[in-house]
Amino acid sequence: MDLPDSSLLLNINLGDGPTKSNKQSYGNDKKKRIKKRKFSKIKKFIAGNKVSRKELGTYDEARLKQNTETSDTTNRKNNEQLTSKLSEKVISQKDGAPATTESSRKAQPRTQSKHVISSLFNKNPDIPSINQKDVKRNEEKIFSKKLFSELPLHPHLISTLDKMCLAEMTEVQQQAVPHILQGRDALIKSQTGSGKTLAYAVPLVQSLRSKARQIRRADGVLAVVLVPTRELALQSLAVLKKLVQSCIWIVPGMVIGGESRKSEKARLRKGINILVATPGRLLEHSTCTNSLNFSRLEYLIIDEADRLLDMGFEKDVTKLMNCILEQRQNTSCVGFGEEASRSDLQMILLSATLSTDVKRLASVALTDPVTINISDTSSSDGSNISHQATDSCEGAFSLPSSLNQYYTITPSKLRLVTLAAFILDKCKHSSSKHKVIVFLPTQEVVQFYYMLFEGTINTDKGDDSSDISDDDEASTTIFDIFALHGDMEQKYRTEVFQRFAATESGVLLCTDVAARGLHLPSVDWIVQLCAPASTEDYVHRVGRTARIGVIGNALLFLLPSEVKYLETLNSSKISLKSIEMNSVLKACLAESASLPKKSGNRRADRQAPQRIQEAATALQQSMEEWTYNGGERLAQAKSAFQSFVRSYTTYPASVKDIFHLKHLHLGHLAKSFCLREAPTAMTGGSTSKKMDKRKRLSRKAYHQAKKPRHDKMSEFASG
Ligand SMILES: Nc1ncnc2c1ncn2[C@@H]1O[C@H](COP(=O)(O)OP(=O)(O)OP(=O)(O)O)[C@@H](O)[C@H]1O
Repeated sequence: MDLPDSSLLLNINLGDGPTKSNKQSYGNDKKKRIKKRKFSKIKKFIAGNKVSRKELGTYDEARLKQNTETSDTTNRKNNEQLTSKLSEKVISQKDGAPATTESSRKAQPRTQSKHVISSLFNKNPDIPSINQKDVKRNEEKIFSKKLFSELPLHPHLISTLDKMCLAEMTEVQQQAVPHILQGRDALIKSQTGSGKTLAYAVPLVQSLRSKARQIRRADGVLAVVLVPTRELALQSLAVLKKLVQSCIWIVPGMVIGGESRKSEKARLRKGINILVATPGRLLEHSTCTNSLNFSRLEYLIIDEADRLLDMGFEKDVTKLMNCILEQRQNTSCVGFGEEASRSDLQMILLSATLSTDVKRLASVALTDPVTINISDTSSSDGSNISHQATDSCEGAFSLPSSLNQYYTITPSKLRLVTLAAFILDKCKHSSSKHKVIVFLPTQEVVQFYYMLFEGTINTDKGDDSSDISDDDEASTTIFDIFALHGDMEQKYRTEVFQRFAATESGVLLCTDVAARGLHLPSVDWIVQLCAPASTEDYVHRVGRTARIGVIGNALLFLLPSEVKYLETLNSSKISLKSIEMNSVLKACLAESASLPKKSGNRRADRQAPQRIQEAATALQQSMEEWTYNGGERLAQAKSAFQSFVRSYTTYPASVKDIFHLKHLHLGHLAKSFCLREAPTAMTGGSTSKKMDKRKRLSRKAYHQAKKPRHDKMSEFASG
């Protein structure tokens, strides 16, 4: 595993250290010595040297004794926790878990100590109290009360819109379509799910169908729609295909990463008039495919413009734009009776979050543009474009008023089981149907959680099943779970996207590859297991629900050390309400009650856990057993853990103080990956090799070479 720099390692907070008030009572030397001894054990632990449970036990008992001598309330609370920890050792024994008491541990061979199951509910950091500011959120109107039929559109196009059940325009459509029909460049910002696709697609199709001479395939590419992800390309193409139903001579098509270049070339040779593309693949074709040229290009639409001008895409987009402008200048091409010139190219930039980069591009690339910002009361002309963009693009964001936003503070150890409980609650034990998208930080985490949930919480083995850890073949699934990330083969990506869009209920585990632009009908919950890198990303992730006025919910998981992130959101006029972790964990009770009971089996025979903590512990244990009972599973869990830690180092500087590796307790974090200890301690050999290699590199060179960027981690790779 790639380790963080050693200074960080030494600072890693194990989370169960004394609380602030407790610290004050640790005034005397004896207490300091105990504390020092604890941290030296922690250092040893992280460095891969196992600290014996006996030693840790001694520390707990000593601390309990210390606390008994003091009388303040915090210490009383700590005493309760410690007492409960000692008693829980006995509970876990009763439950048939590997023995954890001192005497039994002594009797165990050394290898078995690896399988000690630590308590989920002890030694967690305190959950801080939070004073959320009451912020007035930016609100945008969705519908405009104006009809498409009031616009100068061809009657056939209006009847096509009717067939799509689209009669009333949304606010952004009502404001944007007339300007685009007049040929104006436009910079468009409106909240997620407000109908921006049709805001450019309707005037585009209308303009193309009303050409003096009917368009032919041989005319080649007249419009390019650039989007950041393959799924968004599929979705945008589907909308365009519906719109051209009444003018079938206009041919829309697509080039995206992951598809066969050869067949894309063949399609381009045949002729595509509206080309939807991801930047990387389009750039490739622009240099290698002779039949693709932009000499007749009239419309360039950049959807999710801020994402496309991000560091990850900036180069490709800039090269593409240069290529387009060059080809148009070099060819004195006749396009529908007029000579092509720069001013013929109508450009439209759209997003729910417009950044300063977009503003910069708009100021150099757009000619006399109109700025449409729905959160402002009115639209304005291009004369004050930079002023407008500054006011509205930085700071506050608009989110749908039908969106309910929540957070839950969950310690590392409990994060996985809380997520599992949430999914069980929504997809298994609820009488109503729910569709949930869970954003996870890396591809490896998506992959591991997908397999884990499929093998545990989504497995119904009937009454014959006594052990959920084996015998996967005999199981049936209870609800739909899907995984989507950038490292999947394109055919599976497309299949998952289409199946999840069509399903009535289920869960999609994904990376940020699904965060932008996708309209997945009926999604009513967005869960973020980790905070996103930026507020813009937050807005887009939660924007996958509560679309076009429908009610939706979003839940953000935060660690106790990350609560300051709520202030960051507050400063962008985003305010979240709290959901208690225990209220989510309650679903574990329903789950344990539903487990099959079978005579003669130790696990099934035991009484269904009544208390939430016991039920959650049972669920966690079942997931750990599953992980430890399969060849590849443990390796995948470790890989997910490692990728998570790496991704945690990639938060941008603006939030680095909140999401800093030094706040992560690796041992506790391991629980979120069903690991009974952090992989650093398990893979001492390879770790030390890596450390040696690191020593050979200067610290700066190491970071440059090894540290993945957050935008790369969110793998928006277009191919
Ligand atoms: N005038 C309308 N009336 C009813 N539904 C509409 C209308 N316009 C668009 N929609 C529907 O609203 C949904 C969201 O539209 P769209 O995907 O274009 O939103 P968006 O603003 O591009 O969102 P994002 O910022 O997330 O990309 C789509 O299913 C679309 O069919």
